Amino acid sequence: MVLIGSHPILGFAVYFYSLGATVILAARKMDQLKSTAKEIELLGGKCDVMQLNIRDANQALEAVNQIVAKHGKLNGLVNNAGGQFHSPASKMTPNGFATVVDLNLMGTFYLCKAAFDGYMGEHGGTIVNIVADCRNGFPGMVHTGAARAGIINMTKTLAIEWGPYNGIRINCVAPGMTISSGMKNYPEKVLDGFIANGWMNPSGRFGTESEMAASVVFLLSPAASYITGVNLPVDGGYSLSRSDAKGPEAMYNPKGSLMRPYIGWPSDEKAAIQEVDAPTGIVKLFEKYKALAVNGINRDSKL
Ligand SMILES: CCC/C=C/C(=O)SCCNC(=O)CCNC(=O)[C@H](O)C(C)(C)COP(=O)([O-])OP(=O)([O-])OC[C@H]1O[C@@H](n2cnc3c(N)ncnc32)[C@H](O)[C@@H]1OP(=O)([O-])[O-]
Ligand SMILES: NC(=O)C1=CN([C@@H]2O[C@H](COP(=O)(O)OP(=O)(O)OC[C@H]3O[C@@H](n4cnc5c(N)ncnc54)[C@H](OP(=O)(O)O)[C@@H]3O)[C@@H](O)[C@H]2O)C=CC1
Repeated sequence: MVLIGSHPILGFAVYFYSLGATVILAARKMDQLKSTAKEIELLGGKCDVMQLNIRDANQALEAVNQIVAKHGKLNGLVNNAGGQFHSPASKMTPNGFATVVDLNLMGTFYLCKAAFDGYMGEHGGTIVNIVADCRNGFPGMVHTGAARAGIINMTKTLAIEWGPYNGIRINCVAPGMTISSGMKNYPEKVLDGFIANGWMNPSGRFGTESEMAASVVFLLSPAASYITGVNLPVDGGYSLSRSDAKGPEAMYNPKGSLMRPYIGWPSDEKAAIQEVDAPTGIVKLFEKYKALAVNGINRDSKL
């Protein structure tokens, strides 16, 4: 039984049900949740939906209590809901900063605490918190950089304090620039910047939703049973270096190739109709990655 805070990428759910999990999707907009649930069911998975605003601690506990009452347990939690807006700190209002901290840091704590109080404290469980690359400063995103760094440290503390409660494990995944629905939140100018820079990492490309989903499923699964308190960057190596104006391969191997993208679709045709829900420029990029994943790597086809 896995509670995913947010309307998740379909990829998550595909993996979870392949492991036999029932997935519960929770976010504010029921329409989106219901349509994702329908797709999951079409693929043969088991899924439930519930309305939840993670910025309300009482709602978080109520959600966990409802799940436990209905399904008898809650052994996994993915704190995927989150986000921010792009703004220089000099133009940000105190309330703008507080709102993003409230959503990401407070919201993640509320759900972790609710899962602990409502089930995991007594029975154990596994938590994955989605953060972002905040190893260095985060220009244009001071609020989310601070909030996500807070989540990473909170995760370390909870790993130590909660490990003795039936082996609760808690880790973070820090996605690099990923082709996803979240890109719809940004104005075109910011998106253009993402597209221009998103490939500047050792992989030479953006990440895919499947790549994020696979890392989350790994950390939730017994395959990661000796891993707790870590932050796993899933970013093609971006967080290691961000200073190469033309991307690392221009310096180290000018004839180098992209890392092959993992799209990770099930092979039957029904599942292969997945589309990415993102702005046009990003969808074009995704189409290219799909072709690369199927046909192999062609350096010249990079944007
Ligand atoms: C490298 C990047 C990689 C990461 C990618 C992703 O994460 S993809 C995932 C991306 N996905 C997401 O981000 C999804 C989730 N994101 C969201 O829901 C919103 O971005 C939210 C976090 C602001 C919450 O919204 P809400 O409805 O609760 O907020 P509200 O309307 O009540 O405003 C509260 C305060 O914030 C201020 N303010 C708000 N917007 C802007 C702006 N553009 N500009 C300036 N300021 C802005 C607003 O003025 C107000 O302050 P004031 O005027 O009172 O002093
Ligand atoms: N895409 C990228 O490049 C990167 C993404 N990330 C992070 O990964 C996570 C997933 O990203 P992505 O799928 O692209 O983002 P989306 O914006 O598509 O998804 C965010 C989800 O969070 C939910 N949500 C937002 N606020 C709340 C709230 N108060 N209560 C409950 N649910 C809420 C939204 O649903 P609803 O509005 O219905 O509530 C939505 O389903 C986010 O935390 C994002 O910041 C990190 C680094 C890079």
